[in-house]
Amino acid sequence: MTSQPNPEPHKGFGDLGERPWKAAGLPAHPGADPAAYGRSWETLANALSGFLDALAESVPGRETVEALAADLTTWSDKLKPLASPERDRVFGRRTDLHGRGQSMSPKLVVIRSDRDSVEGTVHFGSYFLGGNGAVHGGAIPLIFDEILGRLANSADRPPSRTAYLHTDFRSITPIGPDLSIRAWFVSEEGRKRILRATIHHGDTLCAEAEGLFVALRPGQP
Ligand SMILES: CCCCCCCCCCCC(=O)SCCNC(=O)CCNC(=O)[C@H](O)C(C)(C)COP(=O)(O)OP(=O)(O)OC[C@H]1O[C@@H](n2cnc3c(N)ncnc32)[C@H](O)[C@@H]1OP(=O)(O)O
Repeated sequence: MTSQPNPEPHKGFGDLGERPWKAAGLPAHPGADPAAYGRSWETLANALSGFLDALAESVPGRETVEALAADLTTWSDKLKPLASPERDRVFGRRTDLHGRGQSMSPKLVVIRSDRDSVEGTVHFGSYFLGGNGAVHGGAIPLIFDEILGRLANSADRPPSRTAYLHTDFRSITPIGPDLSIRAWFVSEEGRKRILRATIHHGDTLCAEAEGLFVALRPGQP
């Protein structure tokens, strides 16, 4: 590490969600307030992920496929009139929940975190299957970007974006079991933050990554 230790207490790996808005002087979006939804958004996100896994695993008959498509269309039609600006949305913004209340990337459960590192578990369901029991090679950088990006922007650091994300696939990453995931800062110099991460299945290294995150200038999207 080349950065100086931060004398402020760590505010938690999940504190990223509100800070960009607060820094811009904007009110926190109401959907990110856990009190607004209680556990109902978590239940919805789990149901959505479970649905995608069940769909990926199943071989339904034609009638079931048609009924499912009709049900999904009904729900899309109900939700479309409720569309809101990005900063008011809830999906992926509940940083108090494992998986941020979204279904795009696999659920990350944080077990321990501090200013410069985070450890947890990740579970890839059948939705993330590439083939022959192995996770899709695009889903692995997805979870690396998630954990590295959140760590890169944690603990009162100004927001940054991924400039590069290099992933090495060391052995297959299995669908199904809970896997260990770890991320840590390598260096922090000026606007440039270099971080690394690993995914292990037991003692087996499945994949590792290095990312460069560049702090955004004021007004940079
Ligand atoms: C809300 C709920 C929670 C949400 C929680 C979500 C968690 C996930 C977060 C994921 C974050 C993302 O995926 S973000 C989405 C994916 N990323 C992007 O879309 C970024 C697109 N690229 C850009 O916007 C830009 O290229 C930037 C911001 C990365 C950099 O542009 P810039 O600001 O003009 O800076 P620039 O001068 O080019 O570079 C600054 C320094 O970095 C170096 N540098 C820049 N790019 C590279 C590179 N690829 N490889 C090597 N070095 C590089 C330069 O040489 C320079 O070094 P020196 O000369 O100073 O030494």
